[in-house]
Amino acid sequence: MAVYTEVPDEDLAAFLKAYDIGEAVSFKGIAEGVENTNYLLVTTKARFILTLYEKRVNRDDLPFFLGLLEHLAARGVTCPQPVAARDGALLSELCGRPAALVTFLDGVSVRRPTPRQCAELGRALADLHEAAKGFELKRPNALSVEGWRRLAESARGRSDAVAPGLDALIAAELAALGPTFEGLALPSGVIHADLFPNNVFFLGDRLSGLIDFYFACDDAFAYDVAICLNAWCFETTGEFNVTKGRALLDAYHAARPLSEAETAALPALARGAALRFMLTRLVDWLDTPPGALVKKLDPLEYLKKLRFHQQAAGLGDYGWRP
Ligand SMILES: Nc1ncnc2c1ncn2[C@@H]1O[C@H](COP(=O)(O)OP(=O)(O)O)[C@@H](O)[C@H]1O
Ligand SMILES: N[C@@H](CCOP(=O)(O)O)C(=O)O
Repeated sequence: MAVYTEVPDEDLAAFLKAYDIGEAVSFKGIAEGVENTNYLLVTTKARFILTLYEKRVNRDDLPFFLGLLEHLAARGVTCPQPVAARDGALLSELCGRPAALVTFLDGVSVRRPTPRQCAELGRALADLHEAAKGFELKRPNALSVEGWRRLAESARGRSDAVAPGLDALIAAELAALGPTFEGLALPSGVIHADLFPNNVFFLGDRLSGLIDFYFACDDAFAYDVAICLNAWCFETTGEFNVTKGRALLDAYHAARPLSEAETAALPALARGAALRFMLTRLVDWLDTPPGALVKKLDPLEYLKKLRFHQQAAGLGDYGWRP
């Protein structure tokens, strides 16, 4: 459930007066999603997504996110396009929240991606990295090592209740991975940073669009690849699927060749990416009050992935060679 803010009819009507998008035909809250409130708005002209940005999105970051969508769409990436109000503004306010309208994308997200779909994703990720080049705004990754340390601190003393020994494991991972990440100098630019299957639409096996750019930031391209390996190539039983991994990496590498340094760093990047998502899920798990209208994501799913990466001796364990 992600409708944190109910929008009364009269507020919607006043909001829509600023736009030239036709008359509202229907307006429904969207249950999926975690961070923001989303509504599907159908008007006499088209379908739109109305997003009200909730507390975890920093208002100062919104020009980066909305500008990035415009930049990418202008370069052929199928992603939502911000809709300007009559006065040209992309960002407005509704029910006391920053709010924006974006175009609706066709397609459905998949729960269990096939190798073919992993390959589509790999190519789309490389295209996204290339298309974002030249985007002039910057946004440091708030969920890199410093962010992990803050999350670990907030969970310290409480995480053993989720899995015995988790506090010590997190401390050891931060000690092992922190300096490695801080010492990496890999090709960087704008990354999506949350391109999970729920944020990618398909029509059959063909990728039809990418959404949810609200973690996008400047970081290493290969880190984005590692995030996707974790999100797309593990089975629900916890095993890494080398066929899916190979499909994703081959397709990415064909469109944007990974350098030797990026390839060598992939296992450590995947381990760091597993730690990052385990930590955000863990803190949400611990801090979300019982009965809150939001789906809590399992931190232990990412603990399993982290353990796989801890034991991997090298790229061979991922079944891939450039
Ligand atoms: N541009 C779009 N076109 C079609 N559906 C969208 C679009 N943006 C969001 N959605 C729908 O809304 C849901 C939640 O959006 P998302 O951006 O993932 O929210 P959150 O940032 O809160 O996690 C998606 O799973 C999808 O069903
Ligand atoms: N992908 C993250 C959670 C973020 O949710 P989203 O709906 O904004 O993609 C995770 O799986 O931990």
